Amino acid sequence: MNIIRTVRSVAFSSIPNRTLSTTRSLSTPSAQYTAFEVNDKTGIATLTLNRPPVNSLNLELLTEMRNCLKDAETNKCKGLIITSSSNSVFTAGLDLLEMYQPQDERVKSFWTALQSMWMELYGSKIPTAAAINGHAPAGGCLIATACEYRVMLPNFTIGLNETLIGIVAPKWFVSAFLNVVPRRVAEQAITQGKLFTTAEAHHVGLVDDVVNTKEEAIAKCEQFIASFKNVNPYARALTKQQFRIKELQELEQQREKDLQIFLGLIMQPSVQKAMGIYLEGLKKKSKKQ
Ligand SMILES: CCCCCCCCCCC/C=C/C(=O)SCCNC(=O)CCNC(=O)[C@H](O)C(C)(C)COP(=O)(O)OP(=O)(O)OC[C@H]1O[C@@H](n2cnc3c(N)ncnc32)[C@H](O)[C@@H]1OP(=O)(O)O
Repeated sequence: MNIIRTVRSVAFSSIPNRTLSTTRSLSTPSAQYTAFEVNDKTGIATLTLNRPPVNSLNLELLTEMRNCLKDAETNKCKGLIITSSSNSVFTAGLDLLEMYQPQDERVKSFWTALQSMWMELYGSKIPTAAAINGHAPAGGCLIATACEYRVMLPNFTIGLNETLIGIVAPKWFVSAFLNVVPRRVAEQAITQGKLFTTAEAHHVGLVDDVVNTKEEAIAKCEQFIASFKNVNPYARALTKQQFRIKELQELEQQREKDLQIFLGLIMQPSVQKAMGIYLEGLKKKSKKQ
């Protein structure tokens, strides 16, 4: 696998136009699981999730993601694309090992980091797009639906499958999903824990476009971001905020309560048991392959 390096605090306005290399990526010692590059010409940032084998979202990855999102906004990037370094998984969602038999302080930090990352992404002032180049269950779907645009490669799956694991998708997971699919479809799918195939997701509007390669997916995201080129960024950001402020304020005001509800649910013996069985199933399947 290519070693992907990470850029931090690169002011887009300070990046000179270069003809040979069009992306800038510098390394910082603290970034382990993400690559963050800014295209010099377009000003678009790409955040690549890079935590093999399945980009499961642990505390460190979530923290890095949030830092990259903040950097993209601070540096006035023209937009942000999220994708994965894997050929088959966008992200497998939350790292189940963070929630299974967890340590008290770590699991609190983990959930708090998820809340922060989501608020940063959902409330980002700049255009956001997901190039979904692999499976995107649960937390993967959460990231995709927090973006303004989604394009997906064929023959993968996406959805909120929490009920199949014996856990519950919190309200803010559901509200972002509801932004993109009709209520009836959402209720049925989320209660069933349905994972949509790419074709099904496109049919119900969970993804906007389907393309065959990662390169095409990135190009589609770039087109989406470029569609705002004649729009005042400040007016755009305020307009976007009007659509999203309710969910953001709700979570902001209820962060502690949301954390306590999360802890209360996952610490239930029956939930721990169900998670253990699910993890065991994943491991057995992985050994067979
Ligand atoms: C009233 C309101 C109350 C609200 C209270 C809140 C309650 C809690 C809410 C929690 C919300 C949860 C969100 C989530 O995101 S949970 C995670 C859901 N994810 C999944 O179900 C996906 C599971 N993974 C898969 O299906 C496959 O791995 C996948 C299709 C993604 C890829 O398949 P592939 O064949 O490529 O890879 P393997 O299955 O062989 O996996 C390789 C190894 O990775 C391990 N793995 C996979 N997924 C996870 C994961 N999510 N977390 C941790 N580990 C994972 C897998 O076990 C393999 O490990 P080994 O190599 O060690 O065997």
